[in-house]
Amino acid sequence: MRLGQLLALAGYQNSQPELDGLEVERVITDSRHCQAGDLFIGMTGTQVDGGKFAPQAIAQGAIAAIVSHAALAALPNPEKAIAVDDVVVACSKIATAFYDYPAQKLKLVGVTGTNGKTTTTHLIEFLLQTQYAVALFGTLYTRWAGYSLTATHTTPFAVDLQEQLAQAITAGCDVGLMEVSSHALDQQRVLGCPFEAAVFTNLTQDHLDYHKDLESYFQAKALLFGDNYLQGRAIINLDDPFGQRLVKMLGDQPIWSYSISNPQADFYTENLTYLPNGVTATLHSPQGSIAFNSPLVGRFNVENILAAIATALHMGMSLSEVVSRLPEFKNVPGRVERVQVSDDQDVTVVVDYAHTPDSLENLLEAMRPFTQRELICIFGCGGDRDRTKRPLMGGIAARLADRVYVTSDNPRTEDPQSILDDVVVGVKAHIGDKPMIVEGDRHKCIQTAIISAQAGDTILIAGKGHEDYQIIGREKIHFDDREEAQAALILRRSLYH
Ligand SMILES: CC(=O)N[C@H]1[C@@H](OP(=O)(O)OP(=O)(O)OC[C@H]2O[C@@H](n3ccc(=O)[nH]c3=O)[C@H](O)[C@@H]2O)O[C@H](CO)[C@@H](O)[C@@H]1O[C@H](C)C(=O)N[C@@H](C)C(=O)N[C@H](CCC(=O)O)C(=O)O
Ligand SMILES: Nc1ncnc2c1ncn2[C@@H]1O[C@H](COP(=O)(O)OP(=O)(O)OP(=O)(O)O)[C@@H](O)[C@H]1O
Ligand SMILES: N[C@H](CCC[C@H](N)C(=O)O)C(=O)O
Ligand SMILES: [Mg+2]
Repeated sequence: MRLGQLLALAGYQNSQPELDGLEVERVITDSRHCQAGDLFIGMTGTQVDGGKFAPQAIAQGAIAAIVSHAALAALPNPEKAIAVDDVVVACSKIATAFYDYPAQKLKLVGVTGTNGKTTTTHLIEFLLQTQYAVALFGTLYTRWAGYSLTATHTTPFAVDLQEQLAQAITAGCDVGLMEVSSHALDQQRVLGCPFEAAVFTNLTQDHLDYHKDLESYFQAKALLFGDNYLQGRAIINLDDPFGQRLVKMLGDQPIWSYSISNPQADFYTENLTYLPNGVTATLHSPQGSIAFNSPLVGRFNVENILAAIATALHMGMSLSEVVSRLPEFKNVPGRVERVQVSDDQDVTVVVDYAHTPDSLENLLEAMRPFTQRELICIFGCGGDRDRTKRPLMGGIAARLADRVYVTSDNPRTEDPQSILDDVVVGVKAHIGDKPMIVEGDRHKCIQTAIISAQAGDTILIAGKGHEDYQIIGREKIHFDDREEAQAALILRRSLYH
């Protein structure tokens, strides 16, 4: 597409019309990867105004650079640089036009909330698959039938997102199902995406490094339910105080609410029974009442199931069809994933992605009734992320587990010991005379915990779930809790049998 046409479609006037005839081969936001034919967009970031890299991009072959007014003013030679008012918004608008408005050709479903996005989107994907060709965008991957790309972010950046949506259409998909993070909403990554349904799972503390306070975090999440995005139905967790607030904010817009037990919700359960290997309940819904069962464990997964059922019904599926499929959905990688190396294994090992105070609390509570002896918790907190959640998670582990192992979880550029120290403050405040073991080497920590456990113990390894890496400094090394647990279980077997 020619630059002039692209800018006009995106709603911008070209201050350098002599460039209008140039062909745009690609839209790109990182000057370091620029090549001939690229249109470079210098994004204003948290560290730097990317517009300052316009000369580098042009030198590498970019046909032009879209930059902020401030960046333009600072450029020694502004040739081929075009300034716009809000470069982040421009990026989404240009990407949307470049890929020919792909989001408008799909039925889009967005899921937001602090916890449960990945689990809920996987459930929805599974339920919709009998009727639709679904493209899933989330923490684990972008995928559809015959295609899977490991994700770097929960919600792709605007240019990647628009490109992937276009690819999904070419592959024949008719539904786009997306985890929409608060970062993505704040950074306008999903601008140009009209959502047919939007789900709100919950809001609890996380990401305060970025959003500063819970109110701003909520306002970012709430954007998904505003006119810019939601064109259809909001599906909202009525058990969550922020969910209740959102229901009030939306007034008489189409809403389906869900709740574990509140009969005022559109979807709620009765006779809910938690079993070691799943849940059973009666579901009440606008389409009638029906018994259901699922192999997913814990109260929080009942919430995810209710959100997924409501979404599937909104998308035109029947209640009986949805409920008949639920037992087939076994689990999501790295979410309450059991590690079992032999039939006679005498301890239960669970790997989970709980990395927030709320999710760790829910998970420990869900594990307790099915723990024969001690409940052992191994966890840490990520570096370069919300520091205030560290002592909170420490306190929760101390209160709800019988034995706490504090270890490292992606220290990134922080000093690993200082992260451990932050967690330990919270553990110490609540641990009483229960044991606490601090071992920064996650490999050693998992091995020690599994070897020294007693028959009947449940060992919960939280925080990294599906991650197959550990980020230390700026380096990413291979590390997988499931592999570590397996190796330790095999060692345990060889020692004790
Ligand atoms: C807070 C955040 O989202 N930051 C993202 C943002 O970084 P930034 O704003 O600091 O970027 P910057 O370093 O100031 O650079 C500004 C621009 O200049 C460009 N640049 C920079 C250097 C250069 O030589 N040339 C150049 O062109 C960069 O590509 C960038 O577009 O833009 C970068 C690339 O454009 C992202 O890699 C980076 O994601 C960071 C790594 C990140 O970890 N984000 C996480 C927190 C995130 O987005 N998480 C959410 C939610 C997770 C969840 O709970 O599910 C997600 O959606 O994944
Ligand atoms: N509805 C829920 N409410 C609270 N906790 C949940 C819920 N669903 C899952 N969890 C817990 O949170 C962890 C993360 O779940 P999941 O990956 O589905 O959330 P997410 O919102 O996608 O997280 P992320 O923001 O990191 O992408 C799970 O491993 C589980 O312990
Ligand atoms: N989406 C979350 C994932 C956190 C996972 C945890 N293992 C960590 O590194 O803190 C984040 O980037 O904040
Ligand atoms: Mg996720």
